[in-house]
Amino acid sequence: MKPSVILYKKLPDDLLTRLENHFTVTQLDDLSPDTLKQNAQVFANTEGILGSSEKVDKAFLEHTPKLRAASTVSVGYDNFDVDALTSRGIALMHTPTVLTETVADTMMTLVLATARRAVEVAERVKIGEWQGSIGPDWFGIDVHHKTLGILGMGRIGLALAQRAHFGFNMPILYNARRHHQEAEERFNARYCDLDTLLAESDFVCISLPLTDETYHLIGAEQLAKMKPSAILINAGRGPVIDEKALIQALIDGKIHAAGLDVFEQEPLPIDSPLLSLPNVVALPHIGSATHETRYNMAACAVDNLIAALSGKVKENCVNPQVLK
Ligand SMILES: NC(=O)C1=CN([C@@H]2O[C@H](COP(=O)(O)OP(=O)(O)OC[C@H]3O[C@@H](n4cnc5c(N)ncnc54)[C@H](OP(=O)(O)O)[C@@H]3O)[C@@H](O)[C@H]2O)C=CC1
Ligand SMILES: O=CC(=O)O
Repeated sequence: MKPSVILYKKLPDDLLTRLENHFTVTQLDDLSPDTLKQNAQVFANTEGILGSSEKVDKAFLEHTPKLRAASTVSVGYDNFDVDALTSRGIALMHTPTVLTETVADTMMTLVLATARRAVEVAERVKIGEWQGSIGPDWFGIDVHHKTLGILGMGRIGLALAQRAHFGFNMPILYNARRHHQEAEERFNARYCDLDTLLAESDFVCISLPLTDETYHLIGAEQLAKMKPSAILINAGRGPVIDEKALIQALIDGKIHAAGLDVFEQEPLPIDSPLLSLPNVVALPHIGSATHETRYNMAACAVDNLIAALSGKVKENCVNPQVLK
């Protein structure tokens, strides 16, 4: 008999077929308490789950006594209680690498859009304000040759450094838990502590995961250390920044602008003060959202679940200790 798995994300037809070749698949909308209640027997029998964004914690795991693998269609896994999964021997699979270049493109989009005010001035054109030669009130600031600080020199940080170094001649500063020789050798990146990075960067770009250590890493104190002309970019996770402090810093002119793909609450509430600030570019968490990359992520997640449930994992396991 094929193992039972729960799918809580829509998949392209060919990938659904691939999954169904290996498993008995139940498609559900989400992992909410209501869904759990209405499908108690399905959760009780499931050996695998595949989807994204939903919270998987101890309370959830109580409903899934046979669960052996969870496969998320994302690289970030802050919505999973990894310790709880590990103590139950459940493998957590994720999709690094396939999305790296696309997310770095998104970060560079935010750098350019905020510096050149692309969204703001395009809106002005649309409402008919372009009536003659433009003056300084339409101008932006240069990106090329400015200093780019990267918080989190992992896969995405490295891909961003490559773009900034080769494409825009930008000196690179970075902070991570350890030194990254590849970044230093290929992109001449300089390791520095957080305070130095904040003080010296023209663009502070966050590609950090959300963890206990990175929660509100950037608050009022850190924003005050940035140059008033500096721009803050976040494509890691919203709660890495204290959003209230960021809003205040933008209102007070403590920093110049912000380009944000992630927020403390998603979707961003329509009454968020961020939406009325002209110096904010707010994207709806589109870091990896291209047709090609989202397909590749879904394919990777399907292959990850097949590998995990057949005992053939080679890569992409967050807690490989459960495989031994
Ligand atoms: N906006 C979007 O759509 C997307 C957002 N993301 C987010 O980007 C994150 C990064 O992805 P990826 O680059 O693949 O991950 P990696 O694991 O490759 O890189 C993470 C980096 O963060 C650093 N880091 C972790 N904790 C700390 C800390 N406490 N202090 C300083 N540095 C720290 C790591 O340091 P070290 O190298 O020293 O270990 C590493 O350099 C994801 O976890 C996810 O949250 C990812 C994809 C899409
Ligand atoms: O935010 C997206 C991810 O893949 O992580």
